[in-house]
Amino acid sequence: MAPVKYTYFDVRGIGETARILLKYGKIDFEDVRIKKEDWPEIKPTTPTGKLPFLEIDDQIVVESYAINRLLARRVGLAGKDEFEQARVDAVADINKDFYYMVAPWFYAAKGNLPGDPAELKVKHFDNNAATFLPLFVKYLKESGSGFVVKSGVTWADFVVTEFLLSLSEQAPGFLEDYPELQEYLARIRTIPELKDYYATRKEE
Ligand SMILES: N[C@@H](CCC(=O)N[C@@H](CS)C(=O)NCC(=O)O)C(=O)O
Repeated sequence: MAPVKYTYFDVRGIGETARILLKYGKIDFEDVRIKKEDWPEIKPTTPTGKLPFLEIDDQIVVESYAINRLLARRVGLAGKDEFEQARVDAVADINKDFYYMVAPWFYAAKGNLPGDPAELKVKHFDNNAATFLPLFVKYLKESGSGFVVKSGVTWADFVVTEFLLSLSEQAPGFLEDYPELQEYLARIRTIPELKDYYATRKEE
């Protein structure tokens, strides 16, 4: 069987959760990181013209959430029963909604889209942060485990904390009123299987 190969851009972005899952599960893989300047040539050769995609067991898997779910099932981080799995999926989908709501500001702040970041922040970020962040806090409190479901860490925690981290780069201090989320970001880095990875990975 061909070795496992994971292809995404050379950033964390929506592709980082799969890398974290592969590291967590000690699955050997080739971490293919496409440079932005090489993308136009590579794009037509990819399964959907988008990244990421995963080559595993001689199969190709596309779409970040499909990849995350497959890897999470393999490494035991999909939730312990069907109701935990439903909550994991729900939290990941809530995070995706949050991402789409703030995207016009987020990408302007990063310099990837036009527009005045300060103006767009008021319109797209401040109100949505006030709606979505308390939801994450609610799930953390309800589970009592320090993660969004009772049995412990799952792939949803990686999706949420990766995005909170990316937001904190564009809006430093936005978690000031959310100590539970600050602790959540610190906690994820203490998971024994991932401590080394978080300490040494490329942070961009
Ligand atoms: N729904 C897809 C979105 C994939 C996607 O839009 N990927 C972006 C990078 S984050 C991409 O490939 N952009 C390059 C392009 O569209 O040409 C997923 O979650 O995998």
